[in-house]
Order: sequence, then C-alpha cells, then structure tokens
Amino acid sequence: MSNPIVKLASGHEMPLVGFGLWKVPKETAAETVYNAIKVGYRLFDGAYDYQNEKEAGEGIRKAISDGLIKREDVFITTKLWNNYHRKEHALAMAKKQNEAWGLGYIDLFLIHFPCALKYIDPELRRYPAWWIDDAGTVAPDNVPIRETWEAMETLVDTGLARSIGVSNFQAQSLYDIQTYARHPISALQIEHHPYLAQPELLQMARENGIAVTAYSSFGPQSFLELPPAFARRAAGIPLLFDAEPVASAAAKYEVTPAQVLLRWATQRNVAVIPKSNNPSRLQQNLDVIGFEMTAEELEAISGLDRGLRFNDPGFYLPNHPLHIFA
Ligand SMILES: NC(=O)C1=CN([C@@H]2O[C@H](COP(=O)(O)OP(=O)(O)OC[C@H]3O[C@@H](n4cnc5c(N)ncnc54)[C@H](OP(=O)(O)O)[C@@H]3O)[C@@H](O)[C@H]2O)C=CC1
Ligand SMILES: O=C1CO[C@H](CO)[C@@H](O)[C@@H]1O
Repeated sequence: MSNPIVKLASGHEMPLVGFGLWKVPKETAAETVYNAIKVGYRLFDGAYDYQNEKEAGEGIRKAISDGLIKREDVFITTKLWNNYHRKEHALAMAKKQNEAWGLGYIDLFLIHFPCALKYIDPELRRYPAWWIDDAGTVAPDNVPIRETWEAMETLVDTGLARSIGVSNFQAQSLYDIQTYARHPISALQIEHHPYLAQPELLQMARENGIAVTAYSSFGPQSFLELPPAFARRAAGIPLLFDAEPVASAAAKYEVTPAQVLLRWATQRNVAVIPKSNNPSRLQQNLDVIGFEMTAEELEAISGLDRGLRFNDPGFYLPNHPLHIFA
C-alpha cells in the first residue's frame, strides 16, 4: 500500500506515516529500522535526545546497500536539543548529528522544544543526565528563538537540511518566527491525540502552510507507568484504546484501536510517527490508510478532547521543573 505524501512549504515531500525512534534501544535500533524499511516505512523520526541516530542511520545505510531503497526514498527527521540553541552550538550539533546518520543530509530538522538550556558538552554527559548541568539543575540560557531559527536557516543554506521546522511550539512563537523567517516553517510536531486535539493550533498551522505531525498518537499508553503528575491527570479516564468512539470504530472497520487513532489523524492530514519495538505492531501501524471513517465518526473521536497534555519535560524532571506549557 503506498504511503501518502504531505507537500511541505519548502517544496519537499514528507510521508504521512513514519516511524518514531524515541525509546528504541541503541542495541536494536539498526535492525528495527532495517525491518521497518522492509515492511514499507520511509520516514524515521529521530532526535539527538533519543541517542540512537548513529544506529538508525546504520539500519538505513544497510537497506540502501542491500538495494531495498535509495537515499532519496527515505525521509529523515531529526531535532536539535535544548542545550544547543546558541548559533555556534546548533551548527556544530547539526553537523555531528548529520554525520551520525551518515546519509549526506537531513530531510527535516526541527527545534525540539522552545526552551534554551545552558550548553553542556555532549562528550561529558551520559544519557539521561546529560541535560542537567554540573550544579544538578536544568539551567535556562538566554538564547532567543530567533538566534536558533537563524541557525536552522543556515542548515538549509549549506545543504545540511532540506526543510526546517519546530516541535512543541504554540501559535505565538510560530507567528513570531514568521515575522523574520527567510525559510518557511515547513513542519510543526506536537502532542496530538483525541485527549489533546488542539484544533485551533491545527487550524493556524493549516492556514499558514505548516504541516503538522502528531506524536504520542495513543495518548498515555499505560497510566500505570506514568510519572505521578501524569497519572493524576489521567485518573478516571479510560485509555484511548478503550474509549467508546475508538473501540466501536475499530470493531466496525475490523482494525485495532491503535489503527483507528492513527487513521483519525491521517484522515485529517496530520502525519503520524508511531514507534513499536514489536514487529507485528510495527507493521500494523503502517497499515492505517486503507479505511475511511465517516465525518461523524471522526468528530465523535475529536469529541473526546479534554486538553489533556501528557508530555511536558517538567513532568519528567520533578526536581528540575521545566514546564514549557505553563
Ligand atoms: N517532539 C517531541 O517532543 C516528541 C516526539 N515524539 C516522537 O513520536 C514518536 C511516537 O511517540 P510516543 O510518545 O513514543 O508514542 P507511540 O506512538 O510510540 O506509542 C507509545 C507506545 O505504544 C505502543 N504501541 C505502538 N504501536 C501499538 C499498537 N499498534 N497497539 C498497541 N500499542 C502500540 C508502543 O510500545 P511497543 O514498542 O511495545 O509496541 C509504544 O511504546 C516517538 O518515537 C518520537 O519519535 C514523542 C514524544 C515527544
Ligand atoms: O521527544 C521526546 C519525548 O518526550 C521527552 C520528554 O519530554 C523528551 O525528553 C524526548 O526528547
């Protein structure tokens, strides 16, 4: 089944369904990515923070050398981490990340979060503590978004990146960037699932030619594993897989609730990047364009919206609050 394409403002094309690399272990990333290519994935969503870019790149390079794909068939998204927002750091990190992938260029480079933290030498820190400074704190730095955006534009000018965009930004910052951008904001990656539908942000993006990619399409996957701040938000509401309009659509179309959640996004032209370390779920998540829900069904799922956000870095760092959506 062919994977539909989203046309980006840069003029390049991005697959509508891709594979997310967060929590894909370094040890298995090359094989997972290779297998994902074999079943048809053509977009990989990475980040410096995921610490597996080199291994993901290895999987892609093997698929190229085995003749499964050509470089231009695959779309790589990656992200600039918060400690590298200063222009010189952003350029150095992008170069390092691009070398780790080993594919010549990055298709889409995003600013991961709209917050700058003090520089930390990437050679001196080990994940996950590496974004915490010597004093044991998450230390903000005074770097305006404009400086970082202009560094991203340099990546396009020099051919390191084909398209650039942002993640976890809201409308105010998008409007602001647009006042000085030389290169368009091609994409916005956000938490997007029926419990956090963000319809106004989607509309703003649509009106401004910014493609939207959803992350965490299944919402909080298991409330039991959530840090306390998340668990409190989730108390008393069903997992999205069990929520009524999702479960009934799954039964009607003979697909899984996960496929319904992904289709709810793609049918509304929102790209998705689910991750799975399980081969059968990996395959199932790609097979999400072969059925069409009715407008009423899409609306019923959108009706689950409760403005419930589950991914704010502050929740992961209870001793070092960094609530960027406060
Ligand atoms: N820009 C940003 O700040 C962020 C970006 N992301 C990106 O988005 C990607 C996806 O987001 P993420 O939050 O990890 O959520 P996922 O969409 O990957 O879903 C979370 C969990 O659901 C399980 N799962 C996957 N497919 C199915 C299925 N068909 N049925 C049941 N369970 C399933 C997976 O476990 P299993 O492996 O066991 O199948 C996975 O760990 C990330 O990998 C990353 O690339 C994510 C968060 C923030
Ligand atoms: O993309 C990601 C998923 O969310 C995490 C917590 O906010 C981030 O650390 C990570 O980079």
